[in-house]
Amino acid sequence: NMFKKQQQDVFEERYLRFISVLGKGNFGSVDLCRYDPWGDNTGDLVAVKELQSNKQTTMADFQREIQTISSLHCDYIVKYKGICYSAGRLSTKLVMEYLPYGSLIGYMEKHRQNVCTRKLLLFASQICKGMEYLQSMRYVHRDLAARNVLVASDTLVKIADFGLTKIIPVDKEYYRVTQPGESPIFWYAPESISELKFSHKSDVWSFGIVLHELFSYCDIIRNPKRLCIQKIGSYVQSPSMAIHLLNLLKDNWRLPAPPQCPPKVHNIMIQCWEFNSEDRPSFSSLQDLIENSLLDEREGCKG
Ligand SMILES: CCS(=O)(=O)N1CC(CC#N)(n2cc(-c3nc(Nc4ccc(C(=O)OC(C)(C)C)cc4)nc4[nH]ccc34)cn2)C1
Repeated sequence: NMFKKQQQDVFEERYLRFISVLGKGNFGSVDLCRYDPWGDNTGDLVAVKELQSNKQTTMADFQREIQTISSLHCDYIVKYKGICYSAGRLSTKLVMEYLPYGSLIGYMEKHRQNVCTRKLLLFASQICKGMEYLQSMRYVHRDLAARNVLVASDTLVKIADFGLTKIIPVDKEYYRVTQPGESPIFWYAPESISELKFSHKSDVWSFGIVLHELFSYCDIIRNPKRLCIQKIGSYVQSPSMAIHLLNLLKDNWRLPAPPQCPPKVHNIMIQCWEFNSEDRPSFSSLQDLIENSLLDEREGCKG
């Protein structure tokens, strides 16, 4: 409606004051800025994503990413604030809410001591709710991983980074990409590795990997990529790495349960990692499975 349109703010580049770099990726980077029109440091802190390379494809992809995030309104998805047309550079900048606690990985490293099982399950259920909402909008995220989950507070996490997100066509159940690109294959479902097919059920597979990351406290030595490469052998080079991983998955190898992971939670991961996509749970039934595991966790949280 009209009011909603008004929310679509345009930020003037001259008032956007760079503070520091929050994150970097292949084509983009996210900066911490203060939007300070009064020039007295009373303006808001915002997270600003901008393109590094102004290649045609990435520009079109970035416009699609802005279109995607601006259409999402959910407590468990990082909020869109507006755009900034940078006069000098051709490109547009994406302005989002700044989440002070940073990435889930950094948060786990710092606060591991006072994150108990109940809190891990709380974070898991919030990510699941965000994915349920994304599915209701016919979006597939395609890059669900702990590195793309941000922490808003000690009790709230949000899904971020919709750079690879695609809309599933109305007449189909999946989205097929043309070129593999920088594929994070260790978070990919088998059908995504072998046929570049992406669906809500391939996002469910990735959710299972995020569950493994959560219950490994995002520990670098238990990182999915590291565990898979340990299994396959570090001498294997990238293109055939996918084939090796696919054959392992066909032989029913899966990531080992993280240390001290409750059996019920490991069981949820295993269900997300069913080889056939239709055998995997939906995000709504995952919600119930997680709630059910929460009931088992009597022990209170310190943090
Ligand atoms: C894909 C390439 S990418 O370049 O586009 N890119 C990387 C990406 C991965 C994801 N998601 N990313 C998003 C943010 C981000 N960070 C934040 N807050 C913080 C707050 C504190 C800290 C922090 O302490 O960091 C140090 C380095 C440890 C000091 C970091 C981030 N608020 C945000 N709001 C919207 C986005 C966003 C950062 N990296 C998306």
